Amino acid sequence: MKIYDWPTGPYPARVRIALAEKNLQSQVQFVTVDLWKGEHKTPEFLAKNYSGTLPVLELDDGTLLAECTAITEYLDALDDAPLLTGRTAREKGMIHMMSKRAELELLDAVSVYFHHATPGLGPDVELYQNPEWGLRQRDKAVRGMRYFDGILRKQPFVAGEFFSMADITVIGGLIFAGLVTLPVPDECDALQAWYARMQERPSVKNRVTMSTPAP
Ligand SMILES: N[C@@H](CCC(=O)N[C@@H](CS(=O)(=O)O)C(=O)NCC(=O)O)C(=O)O
Repeated sequence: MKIYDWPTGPYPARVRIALAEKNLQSQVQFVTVDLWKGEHKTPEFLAKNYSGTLPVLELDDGTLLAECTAITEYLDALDDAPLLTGRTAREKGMIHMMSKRAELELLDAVSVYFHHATPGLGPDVELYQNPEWGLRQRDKAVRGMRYFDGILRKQPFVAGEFFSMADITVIGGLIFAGLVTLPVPDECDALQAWYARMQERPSVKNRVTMSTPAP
């Protein structure tokens, strides 16, 4: 398998964490696509992913899977021992809901802030920016942090009693927040404690780099 990737990207981090949790890293060849040069918006890459985003998983038969959630669900299903996306119908539904909520209320909101209310990937890539919209999304992301803090006051993991894809998505959101210097509010001590605990996982350790410039 190949993964078209940006090594320090928050969304690619989601798939890298999933690969490590499933112990599949050795089966993947990473192909770097340079976001800063706009390589993800070239016709060649758009032919791989209409949305022009990373990561994209390319199977040995040429099948192309984009979208972190889809890629994670595929990887988790490879060995019929789901670890990240749920074993029962209820677990699957809950994990997918909380992962999607983490995208909508946190990760994607931080991404929009980065692309619209900061220089983002630079003027050659950010062809349209709406700073007001970006700032609104920044505020939405902070509300999302407070929401997940409330969830993690009541349960050890984002979707319940065990680690899942939903935790990985929140981790992605906090990685992106760190890269754009959007701090977790001090009063969100449950979210901060959970994040510290997540960073002890071998799959997450060393991924949370505060110094790396935004993707
Ligand atoms: N919904 C997509 C979003 C992926 C995404 O936005 N990826 C970023 C990569 S990174 O910023 O996390 O490194 C990207 O391609 N950004 C480039 C762009 O939006 O122009 C997914 O879940 O895979």
